[in-house]
Amino acid sequence: MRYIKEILKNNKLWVLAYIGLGIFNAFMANYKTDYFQKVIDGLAAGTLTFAGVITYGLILLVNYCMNYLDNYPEKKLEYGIYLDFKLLSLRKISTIDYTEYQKIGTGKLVQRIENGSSAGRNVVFNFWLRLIRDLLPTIVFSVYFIWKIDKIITYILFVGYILIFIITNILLKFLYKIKEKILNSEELFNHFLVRGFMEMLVFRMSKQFPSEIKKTRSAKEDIVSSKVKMNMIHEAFFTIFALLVAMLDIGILFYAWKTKNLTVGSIVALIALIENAYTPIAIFNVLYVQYKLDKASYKRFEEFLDLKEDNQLRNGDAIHTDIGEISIKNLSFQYEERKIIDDLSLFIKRGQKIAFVGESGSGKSTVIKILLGLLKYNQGEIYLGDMELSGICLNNLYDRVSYISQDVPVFDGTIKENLVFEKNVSEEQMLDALKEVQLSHLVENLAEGLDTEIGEKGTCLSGGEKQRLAFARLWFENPELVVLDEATSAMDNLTEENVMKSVMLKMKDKTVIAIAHRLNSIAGFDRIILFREGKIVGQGTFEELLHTDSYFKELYNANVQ
Ligand SMILES: Nc1ncnc2c1ncn2[C@@H]1O[C@H](COP(=O)(O)OP(=O)(O)OP(=O)(O)O)[C@@H](O)[C@H]1O
Repeated sequence: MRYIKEILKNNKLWVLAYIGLGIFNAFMANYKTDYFQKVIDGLAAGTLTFAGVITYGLILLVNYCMNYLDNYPEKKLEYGIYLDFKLLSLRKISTIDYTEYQKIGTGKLVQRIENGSSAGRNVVFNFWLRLIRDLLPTIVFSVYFIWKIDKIITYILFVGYILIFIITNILLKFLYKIKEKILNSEELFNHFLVRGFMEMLVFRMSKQFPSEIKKTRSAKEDIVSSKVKMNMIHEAFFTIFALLVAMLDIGILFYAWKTKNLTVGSIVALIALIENAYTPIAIFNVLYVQYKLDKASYKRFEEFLDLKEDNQLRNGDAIHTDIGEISIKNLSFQYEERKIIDDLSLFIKRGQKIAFVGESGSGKSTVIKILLGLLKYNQGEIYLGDMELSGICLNNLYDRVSYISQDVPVFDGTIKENLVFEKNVSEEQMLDALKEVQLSHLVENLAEGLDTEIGEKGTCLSGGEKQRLAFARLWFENPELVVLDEATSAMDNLTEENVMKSVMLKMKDKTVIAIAHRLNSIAGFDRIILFREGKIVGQGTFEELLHTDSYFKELYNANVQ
């Protein structure tokens, strides 16, 4: 409920206006019907005056005008609340704990956010706000006006209410089960859909698309049949209510005929007021059922919003030292039961160029992620300058670190955005930076130049071009530590050599840590650290290791073959 409260608080004024207008309109709707009774009875008795007709006209005018005005806060809140929930999810991703983030599947998450945002909107807007501003006032005012006309009919009305609640609760039990099934099937459906879109080549080349489509179709069948079932149960509510109201209408006619107690105006008003009294109950029941079902979707969304945060992002000490000097002492790390880093110690001097080398899965990226504060360690110590990493505010750290990741290091945006994000930089400077990473030709040949969109995951660029674009960012940052996680893996040898030469010159005073599988690219580094099964098993310069370390020689020979 904390997120709902937050969204309501952010829209406080519109919420109050919407509730106020709703209560006023509910009163006017019933007052209009009550006044209509007086007009008809006045007409029958010959006592109707000109002023009475004009007053009735004015009541109608105010009623319709206010109903029209009601649309403004209604739509503002309806659309706004839905999108506010979606915004919450982006805010969540910006602060989520990295290990939690690793567990999230994009397809399922997108569906969960979609379902959760519309469910959250329904809970707030379609249920609570409608109940407070619309249904409850309409029921209260119509019951009041019915009570004024005839008390016995009011008692019968209440018996009807109880009957409806009993029926609703029986039907709800069926609906819960169906809704749970729909949510699971929808998440599954989206999971297949998104992985098909994102990994098109994997599925095409392995000829798995027919089986993927079959599984997606089966999820679709489940969703459709469950949704149809749910809709039929929902519609049954309205049919039951319509029958009940019809029975009451007949009852009133029968009662009026038998007792001769009611005037024509009263009969007309009663029939309209009963409609007013029951329609909100009918709507309430449907909304209540929907509310309960929406809460199930919303709960899943809230589970995502409640995932662990990385509190270190905003909290911790501000950095007062150069972080280029790094000291790791007896560091261990494990994923659940599995030890990945085992009692690792390492000292890096400021300005040194260090390469992490070792077989796949030996823990190189894990150490990098720990150094960047993404993964949290609880054994050992890491000092950046004289500050312990676990006490540092990470947003402060990220001002001093440049990181090029192993996965696609670019995002869906223009070349310019990928280069400088939102910084104000002249075109000339950007072109110069692109030249340094051998990318000038790319921009020169594009009609839109720096404003060219590179597509999701940079699909319009080659693997090596994406990496070079990420490298060019370094020309607009002023880091004390540069971390490169297999950042040149997709480049050809010659391009890699030239780009690394440029980068090393630019970063000559900075500490650089690079993970590399292609050993030639790090031949000029100050020190190479050899990783095996989460431990450091050797270190030295390229030449030293080549002559003294059999594991390094093995890696090197495999490289040059
Ligand atoms: N989220 C995770 N949950 C569990 N285990 C993980 C997770 N991420 C990585 N691992 C495991 O941790 C080990 C070390 O992975 P890491 O990415 O550090 O290796 P690496 O040396 O960088 O490998 P590569 O050179 O292939 O990138 C691997 O065995 C990997 O399976």
